[in-house]
Amino acid sequence: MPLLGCIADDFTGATDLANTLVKGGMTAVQVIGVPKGPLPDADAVIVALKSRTAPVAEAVAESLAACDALLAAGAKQIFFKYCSTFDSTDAGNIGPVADALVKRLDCGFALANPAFPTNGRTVFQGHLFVGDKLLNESGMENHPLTPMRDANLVRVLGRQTDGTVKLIPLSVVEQGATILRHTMTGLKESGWRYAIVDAVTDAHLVAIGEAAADHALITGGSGIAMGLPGNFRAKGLLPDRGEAAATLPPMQGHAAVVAGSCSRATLGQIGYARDHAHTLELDVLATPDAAALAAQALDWAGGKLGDHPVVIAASAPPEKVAALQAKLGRDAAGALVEQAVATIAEGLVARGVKRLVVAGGETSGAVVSRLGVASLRIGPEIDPGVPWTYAEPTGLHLALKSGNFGARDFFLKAFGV
Ligand SMILES: Nc1ncnc2c1ncn2[C@@H]1O[C@H](COP(=O)(O)OP(=O)(O)O)[C@@H](O)[C@H]1O
Ligand SMILES: O=C(O)[C@H](O)C(=O)COP(=O)(O)O
Repeated sequence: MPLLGCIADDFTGATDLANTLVKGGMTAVQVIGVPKGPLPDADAVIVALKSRTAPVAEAVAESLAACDALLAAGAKQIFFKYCSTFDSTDAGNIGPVADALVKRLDCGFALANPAFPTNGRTVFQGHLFVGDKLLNESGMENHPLTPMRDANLVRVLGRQTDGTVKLIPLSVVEQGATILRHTMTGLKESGWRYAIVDAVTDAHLVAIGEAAADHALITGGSGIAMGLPGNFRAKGLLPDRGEAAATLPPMQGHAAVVAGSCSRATLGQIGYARDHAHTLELDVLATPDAAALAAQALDWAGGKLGDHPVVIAASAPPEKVAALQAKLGRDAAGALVEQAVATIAEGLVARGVKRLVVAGGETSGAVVSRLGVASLRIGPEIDPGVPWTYAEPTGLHLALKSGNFGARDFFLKAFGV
């Protein structure tokens, strides 16, 4: 029976959250899509949806179905996981999904915090920073699907919900869990629906998590989950397991990387790979056809597959992304590339690839769905927020890398080369 039931709006974010919970001593399993049957036996079950950029009604319906399945399995707390850079359009989906969950859980209030200081995501005076840049100057303003052009999260969430959004500033967070708990209770009793809570260190996140121990719903990035395992231990519900990362089966088979993320970190990792591995960068603008792109890539990969990873990227800098979107439209351009990368991944697996890194959240959704993966066991962390996972019964080891996570040498480091 899961203690914590999680609903993630993309697949990389789901593994990111699962990684945090496992490092905190919870066993965790990631389930792909709205659960149809019994849930796996784990302290935390993370339902990975591809809802971040789906139509609002679809995102809400899938999230509610996931919530109902988690509650039916006995989950004592629900966690709605979205991006550490609050990836969303002004139409949604963070606000509408959170509103629907607040209503379904009849809890009236939820905190919202995307901070992940280890990866440079901090919130101060309600403004989201990536490193030393405001969100809208970090490169996320150029995201192909969810360009983030406002760093003020009170304003951003306020545009997405019919509820009210209040800031809990760092001056309150610094006073610790007890004051925080009373502050949030006061806001709820005063009719506020959400609080964007400042956090610039892990200690802040742990205190916020402790203060929310009895909240029916918590919303945020993986960082705000850091304190949750301790809550369950304090209640005597979670034995002390140390870090509960699953020991995954030994890795075998050919190694490959497929990339659909256009985030700055991924573009840098592709640049590093050019000098250290067989790397193919597809020109999607020249060949705006998913099947043709996949054929190009699989012909190229032919005799190159082995222990050293090959890297196949559809990713492009903002101006090239904009050109394809002008030609096809934003959604069609995104879908075309996601399908091309999914077909490439499917072809690589058919050619003996059993160790696969996928760069990009939406991209991972397309790939994992195409490979028919139903659930993922969470293994050891490669870089902050990115663990290896194991997809039974396919025998695949997968690392679903958030676009902006990972060191510059991540594509080689993941395979120990
Ligand atoms: N060359 C390109 N032109 C237009 N869109 C692209 C291109 N390459 C990738 N994309 C799309 O950009 C989006 C990247 O989103 P995602 O995979 O979630 O990456 P991230 O993790 O960086 O957010 C996907 O929809 C992908 O298909
Ligand atoms: O950044 C995060 O919190 C998550 O890892 C995530 O949601 C990343 O999404 P992306 O689409 O892979 O950037």
